[in-house]
Amino acid sequence: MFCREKFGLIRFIAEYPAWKKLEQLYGAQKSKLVLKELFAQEPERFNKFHKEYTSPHDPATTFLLDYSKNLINEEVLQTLLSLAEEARVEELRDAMFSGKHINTSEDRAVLHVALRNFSGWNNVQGWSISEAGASDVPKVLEHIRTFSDAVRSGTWKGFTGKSINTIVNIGIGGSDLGPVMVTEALKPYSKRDLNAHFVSNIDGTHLAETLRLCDPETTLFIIASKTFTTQETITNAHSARSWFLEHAKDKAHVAKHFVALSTNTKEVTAFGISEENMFQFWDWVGGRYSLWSAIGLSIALCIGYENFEALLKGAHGMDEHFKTTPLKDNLPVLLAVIGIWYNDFYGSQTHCLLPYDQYLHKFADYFQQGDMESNGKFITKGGERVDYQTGPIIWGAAGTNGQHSFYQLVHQGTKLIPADFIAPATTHNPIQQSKHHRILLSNFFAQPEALAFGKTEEQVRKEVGANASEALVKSKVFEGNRPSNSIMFPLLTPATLGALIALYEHKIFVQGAIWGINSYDQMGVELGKVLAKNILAQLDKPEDVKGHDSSTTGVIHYYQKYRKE
Ligand SMILES: O=P(O)(O)OC[C@H]1O[C@@H](O)[C@@H](O)[C@@H](O)[C@@H]1O
Repeated sequence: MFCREKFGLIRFIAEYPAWKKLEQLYGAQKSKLVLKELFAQEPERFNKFHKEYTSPHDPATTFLLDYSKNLINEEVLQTLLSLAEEARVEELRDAMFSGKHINTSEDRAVLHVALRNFSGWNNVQGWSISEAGASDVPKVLEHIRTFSDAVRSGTWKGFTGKSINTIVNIGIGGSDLGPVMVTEALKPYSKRDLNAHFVSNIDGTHLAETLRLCDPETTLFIIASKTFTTQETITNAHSARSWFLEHAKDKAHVAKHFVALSTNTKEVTAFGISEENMFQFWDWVGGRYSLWSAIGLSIALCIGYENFEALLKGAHGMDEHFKTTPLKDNLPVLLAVIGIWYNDFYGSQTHCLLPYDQYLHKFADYFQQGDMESNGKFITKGGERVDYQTGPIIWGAAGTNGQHSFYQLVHQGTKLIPADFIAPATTHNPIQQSKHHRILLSNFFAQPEALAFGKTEEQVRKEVGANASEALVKSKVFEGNRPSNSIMFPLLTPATLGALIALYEHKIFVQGAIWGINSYDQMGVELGKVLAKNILAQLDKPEDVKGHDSSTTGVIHYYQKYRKE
């Protein structure tokens, strides 16, 4: 079993010399870390604090990371990088890549990187992986290829001999959010005559409204669940099967219309899906890191296997970058340590993801799970209660919509909200000779500038004239000094998206490693599940409602007044 102590790591973060130094730097330099002044002192600051990434495998997979609009100077950044070094991020990273059981509470390896390791399936960067199933990754990819080709080409037929024109992925959490986000992001690559729906919520409305759009003769249901025991997914799957059988009548037809993506062969076959219609993955693939596995079947169906593979290869390039690049040039590491600076020293509670690309409108939702389920933890791997902040609240929306809703608070609110602005230089939809895209990008460039440099009282006075009230003048001031990263790439392709997702995955890894927490379990989702199960059994009669506080009892009793079958 891997444990933090084995690596000689200290138990309390404040014992790291770099942490102590960062506290001092924050105290001594905070007032000097003013973006307007930093850029004035050093007009070429961009040159110092930006990087261009190019995939080691494909020169077309490239992006710019500009981190110059952060409240850092060289000394702060150097100390943040020393923190990563002292926390032995590189050793922990190598432990992950080599299949060590870094998910200590569940005693599991964390090997989503092995799912996209086109450089050698049993071997990630020279580390040999013996974990069960790792050598089967190509077999499952081949299964995904043949099946998605058959469905897309129309050779896979439904029970009346018609081809499939609709797929419904039934899954939740990691078995939903990745496929939803990626199929939305890569819509330009999708087969437009194949409708894709995603049902996640146990709320019957989700399934009912989706089934209204489906024809049982031409619909394929993909039951996506790592454990195949998740209440929402299994309930939705059973209801979908009942709906299907109302039309198809014969249970034998289920084989043509239901496939499963799971690690649990026993439960899948008990549901009535044969092993040949099951796409396998393994317990070393975390749910929120599983879109690269069989969970990505709906992605391959929508965009075709070749594009799915390009997505994986894009991620693999970023894995290599993360694995081999020195900390100071390592993009996930840079994003991670700068995030720690705000989270742990400035006291920022949140981090905002702002893609200026409609296709990425689910990006923030996806990383809400990716980041918050990974790093939303108050216990270290060693079992101590942390006395520092861990994972930030992740939120965001696609630009420019956010500008017309919550940006007011980002610009003039009382909270410091670090943000990542993300945009493609060119669009898949260059309507009006890319006029829309130029307007979109002008906003993508303007917002970080406005956040960083603001507008002074003096500037406001000049604009509003001498007769304006003091209150009006003050309300128009933008203090500025609000930090952001900008990420820009030529076009949103499968490979670029793969690289971007892996960038954030590894950022999350690095932050978790520094905070000393286990980023790969999710104990915090369990308590509610257990209580709900208990309450479900008490819902029929008021006299059954027992063992709760008066608030919970009162609300359940209110429900029972209106309850209907
Ligand atoms: O894929 P299954 O097993 O249905 O899990 C779906 C989701 O369940 C939740 O409770 C979380 O634990 C997620 O990490 C997971 O992705």
